[in-house]
Amino acid sequence: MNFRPFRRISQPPQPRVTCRIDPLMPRNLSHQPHDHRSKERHRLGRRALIIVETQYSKPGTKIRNLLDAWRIDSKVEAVANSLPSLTHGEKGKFAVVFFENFSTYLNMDSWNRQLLDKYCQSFSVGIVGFVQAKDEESTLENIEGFPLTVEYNVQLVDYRLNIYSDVWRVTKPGEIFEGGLPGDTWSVFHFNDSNYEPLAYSLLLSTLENQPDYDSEEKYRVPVIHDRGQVDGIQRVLFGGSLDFWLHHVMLMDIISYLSHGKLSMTLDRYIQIDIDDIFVGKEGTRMKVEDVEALVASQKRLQAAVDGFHFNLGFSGRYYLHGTPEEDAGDKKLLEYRHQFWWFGHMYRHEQAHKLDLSSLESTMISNKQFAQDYDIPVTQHYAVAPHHSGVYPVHEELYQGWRSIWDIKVTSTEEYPSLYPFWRRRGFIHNGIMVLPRQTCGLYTHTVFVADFKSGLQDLEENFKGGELFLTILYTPFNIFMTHMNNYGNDRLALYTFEGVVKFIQCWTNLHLLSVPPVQLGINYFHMFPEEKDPIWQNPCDYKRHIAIWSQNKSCNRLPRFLVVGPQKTGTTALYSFLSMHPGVTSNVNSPTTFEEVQFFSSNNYYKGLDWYMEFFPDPANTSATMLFEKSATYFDNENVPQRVFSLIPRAKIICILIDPAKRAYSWYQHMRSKADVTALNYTFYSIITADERMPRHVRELQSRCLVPGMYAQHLVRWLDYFPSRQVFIIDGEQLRNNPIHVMHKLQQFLHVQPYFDYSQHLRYDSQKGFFCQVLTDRRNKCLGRSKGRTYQPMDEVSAAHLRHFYRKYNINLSKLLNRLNTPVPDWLQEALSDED
Ligand SMILES: Nc1ncnc2c1ncn2[C@@H]1O[C@H](COP(=O)(O)OS(=O)(=O)O)[C@@H](OP(=O)(O)O)[C@H]1O
Repeated sequence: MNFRPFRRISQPPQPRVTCRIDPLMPRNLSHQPHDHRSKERHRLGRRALIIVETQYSKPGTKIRNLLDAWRIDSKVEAVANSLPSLTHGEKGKFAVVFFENFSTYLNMDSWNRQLLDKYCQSFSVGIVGFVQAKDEESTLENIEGFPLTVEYNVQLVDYRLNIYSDVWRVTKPGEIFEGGLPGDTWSVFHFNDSNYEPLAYSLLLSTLENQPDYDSEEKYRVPVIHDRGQVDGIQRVLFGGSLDFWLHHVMLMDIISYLSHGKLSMTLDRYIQIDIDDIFVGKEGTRMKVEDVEALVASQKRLQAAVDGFHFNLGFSGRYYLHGTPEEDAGDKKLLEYRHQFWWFGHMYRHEQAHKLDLSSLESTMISNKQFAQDYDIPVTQHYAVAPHHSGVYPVHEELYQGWRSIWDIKVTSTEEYPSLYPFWRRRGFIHNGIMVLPRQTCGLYTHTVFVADFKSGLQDLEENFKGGELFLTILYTPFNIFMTHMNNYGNDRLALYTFEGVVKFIQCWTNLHLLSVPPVQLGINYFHMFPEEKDPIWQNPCDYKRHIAIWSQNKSCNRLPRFLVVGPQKTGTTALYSFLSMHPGVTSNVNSPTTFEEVQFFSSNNYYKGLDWYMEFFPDPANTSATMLFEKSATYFDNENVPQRVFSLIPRAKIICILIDPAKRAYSWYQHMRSKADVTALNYTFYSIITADERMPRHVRELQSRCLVPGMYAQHLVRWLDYFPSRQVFIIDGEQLRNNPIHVMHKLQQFLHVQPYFDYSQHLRYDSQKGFFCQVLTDRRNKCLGRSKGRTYQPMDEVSAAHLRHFYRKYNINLSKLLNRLNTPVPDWLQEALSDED
């Protein structure tokens, strides 16, 4: 057996974190975090502007990543371009502006510089700049236009914060970072003006080496400075060092909060949950013994002093209870003796991967585990579960969710895989089938990290992980932390206890973060209260990620997804196009839905919450059909705000087809459609009264008005599609041409789709004089036309309504013609006519 029981020579390591209180700090000075919200009303968006040298440069990417982690939207603009528009009506779009290289700001052309400065002054928006190193040897340089001198290329030691600054919120000043600072290319600032306030002080390494007189003031340098805006009304913070230094991340969080008047502040609460996934699963030699269990209980007590309400959360696979050496079995029994001290959750009885099991096998393993819990009186009361290997949680294996609900009444779970494992700061939550799925984090420990020596290059790396390293930054960035650990991390060298006690102490030394734990269901409720926009999942194609295929059901195929979509809008001839496409031997549509017939309406309705399996059931497995190209048409997709993003996430290479007719005609056809469906409002109100309804009209009339008119604002919907899909994947059909010359349209469409074999529609479509439309040729004399609901007969639109709509749609039509020109798409005759009309 491959284990090393004698590897541990001494006792497990104890974390050696002690706060180094700055001796220069006056006693009794308050550490209270500052609240940056201001009484003044600043009309600013929750967004940041990052000006970079190139789209790929690293400092800008780092800034964007950390904003991403804090869910702050950012716009990245390369220097060469002009500034993006900064305002939206009365509102400033950006609450803070970053320059990854401050000299970019200094060298901006005067027009852009004035524009930006004016924006910052009027909206009281601050600037953060990073002063980059110079290639030359150490130099001094005056900053043009500022009473400020920069000294480049200095080496610094020891770093302390200005305890008097109002900027600190997360950062707890009064601690010293001792020793050399990362990187040897720091810049420091010299000034003699009360407008500038140092945010940090460091010592010059060179002067220290020459004269070891620590107290002399000349040795202090200022690597981060706050320009308080007294000169030109713009507050700026300049960093002389990069984000390679972990403390700059903490400081930056506060600086963003301060400069944005609290608009971009983040809560100080950090929830901590530590799951021990496999408390009974581990090879002999790696399992917990009695003294490890005692250490776990003692550590939990210490952690509870720092983390309100903390409990280790123990997952169990009952089958593996008492599967170690006699000493380790005694450890298992000890754990159960202490069972009421911990939280517990069911894993899987045999630690099976959920995605490999059907519902009945899943239920049976869950029942066995539940029986085990009952036999040993384990208090499993948290409605929380984790799937072994994250399998079946995301991508979703529906049977896992069903089993969890029916057997365990699970309400919350967690995974690292949504939307993907990396980058860790972009992991998010969602709710599916009544179960809240929360993002999970790794702490750097895995099943194989049993001994200190197994962790990278040993104790120092382990320590770095929490002393400003990845684990520390994870907690800094993430308000809700659910950490995955394993039983092996608590036996032998007990690396998990070392790591978590270490990080908690370190956080206490350097930050004002409030660490706390709440039971998992409450955690889920709090999570979606803070991030309600995450409740809706965004489904992706499991085959786009190797890790996802591996934990998705083996008998599912990603090929059961459409290669192109006809997205609408409604009443433009989408059914005719659907029927023409269905005639093509190389193309297969979805099967009919019992409720919405040929339209699946997955991306635009609550069907989306039914999940991917539900959607794929509408399509044949391509292995069982000769047609290669699957497609779907749902006319409700075109103008729905959520749909382009949802479609792009799932089928980013899909082609998108839409049909446009005169929007006024479309609106009228839609009104007639609603009347024929016996819509009470459409029956009781004339077309004119609906399209002209103002706020004095009843709500249901206004709602019908919006459903009638909004889809016809074509350009704004198209732009949303083009935000996600490249224009080469989008095909726009002139609906009048489809109606009058479908053979030509189908020829062009086949070329666009590259569909095989070529289908000669001139042999299969012909004009039916009775129907007044083109129909499918069945025999020499018989045609198959669309039903009575397509190509209805109704009174022509009255002239007053037509005039009103001509006026109403004019600006939208102008935008459409500009967009079509930009896309190199011919402008349809009806659009040319509409625009040639005098208004
Ligand atoms: N070949 C053929 N046969 C029948 N109808 C045709 C055809 N080509 C285009 N049209 C026009 O399509 C209009 C219905 O559009 P949709 O199919 O998109 O409507 S729906 O949104 O699916 O309800 C329908 O609108 P109405 O005339 O108002 O019924 C037709 O004008």
